Amino acid sequence: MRAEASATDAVVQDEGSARLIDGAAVARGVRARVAEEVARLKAEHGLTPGLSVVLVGDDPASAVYVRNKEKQSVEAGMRGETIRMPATTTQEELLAVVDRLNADERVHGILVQMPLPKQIEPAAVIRGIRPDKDVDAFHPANVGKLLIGERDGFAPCTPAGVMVLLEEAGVPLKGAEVVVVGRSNIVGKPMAALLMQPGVDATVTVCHSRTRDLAAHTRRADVLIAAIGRGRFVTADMVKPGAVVIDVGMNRIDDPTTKTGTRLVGDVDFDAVRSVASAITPVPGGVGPMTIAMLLANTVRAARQLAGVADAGAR
Ligand SMILES: NC(=O)C1=CN([C@@H]2O[C@H](COP(=O)(O)OP(=O)(O)OC[C@H]3O[C@@H](n4cnc5c(N)ncnc54)[C@H](OP(=O)(O)O)[C@@H]3O)[C@@H](O)[C@H]2O)C=CC1
Ligand SMILES: Nc1nc(=O)c2c([nH]1)NC[C@@H]1CN(c3ccc(C(=O)N[C@@H](CCC(=O)O)C(=O)O)cc3)C=[N+]21
Ligand SMILES: [Mg+2]
Repeated sequence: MRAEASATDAVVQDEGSARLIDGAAVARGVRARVAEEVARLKAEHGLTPGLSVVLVGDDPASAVYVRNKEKQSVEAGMRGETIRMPATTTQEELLAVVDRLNADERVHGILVQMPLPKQIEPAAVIRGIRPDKDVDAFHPANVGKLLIGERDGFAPCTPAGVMVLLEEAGVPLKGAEVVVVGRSNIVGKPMAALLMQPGVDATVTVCHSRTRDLAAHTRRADVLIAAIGRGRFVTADMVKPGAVVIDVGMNRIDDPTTKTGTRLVGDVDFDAVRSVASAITPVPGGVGPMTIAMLLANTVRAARQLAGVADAGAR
């Protein structure tokens, strides 16, 4: 599904500093397209896409994300539900809930919010989700399809959202040097897979905590993608002048000047890097909103595929 916003909507130019890539605006466009498609599926096929999110425990950050997912799925006309389970839930109990959702015809997308309490093995839960309802695209079947270029699987929401942002911002990727910092299964690795796929054709370097002389790599990047999990880790000296910087990081830090006493920062030192880069995503309002928009888009596709309905784009 393509986003609604045009390249000019996606970027905001400011004097003497990088363009802002407005993820919140691009995400609104994607959600508008999702809502149109949901309306079509309801009207023409009596099909209401449904997303079920399972939240185990009471991590406050997870609670915020999960609330946004439910709210935005309902706003797009979908059936959205959140199943809340106590922190003491056993793996067996969680797998039983996943099995019930696997079998429920009204449920097209299943997401089990990470992280899980320590008595539960995340890999076991991910394998328990039907691959054709795995809208997170964490199941090995979807990971494998992504790597071998089979298009009927799902692309993981965060890296897929980054790809849409790069496209909307008009960032050239063919032959470009792209450096991804981070090699997690949910961000860094699938990000690299999407960027190197034929047709996109970026030259991808993946860095991690054992990388020798990280800055030597990041300074070569035309496009730098930070998915590290350390607040303001990427400093101005690590960025090539004119580079495009995508900040996946979401780190809550203490800030006594705010009402809540905390503040969200990315993995990039935004204020300093902004004067070196040509374009940059903010946190919040960058990659985060795209993740949820892509989740909704994946859920609509899951509903279509499970019901055997053709893509409107294919007509
Ligand atoms: N916006 C969104 O929608 C989402 C945002 N996030 C955010 O993105 C960030 C990354 O998430 P995630 O991938 O799950 O995190 P992980 O902790 O799973 O992975 C972090 C990666 O960064 C690497 N790393 C850590 N320290 C350094 C260092 N000093 N130098 C170089 N590399 C380093 C690690 O290397 P190694 O493998 O060697 O340990 C690892 O590969 C977090 O801030 C998270 O909150 C995550 C998911 C969605
Ligand atoms: N199974 C699973 N799938 C996930 O996709 C998943 C997960 N578990 N666990 C946690 C991470 C993180 N994540 C985010 C989603 C939206 C925002 C988001 O909307 N951020 C807003 C701000 C939110 C705020 O203000 O706190 C923004 O950046 O503008 C952030 C982070 C999905 N994750
Ligand atoms: Mg993680």
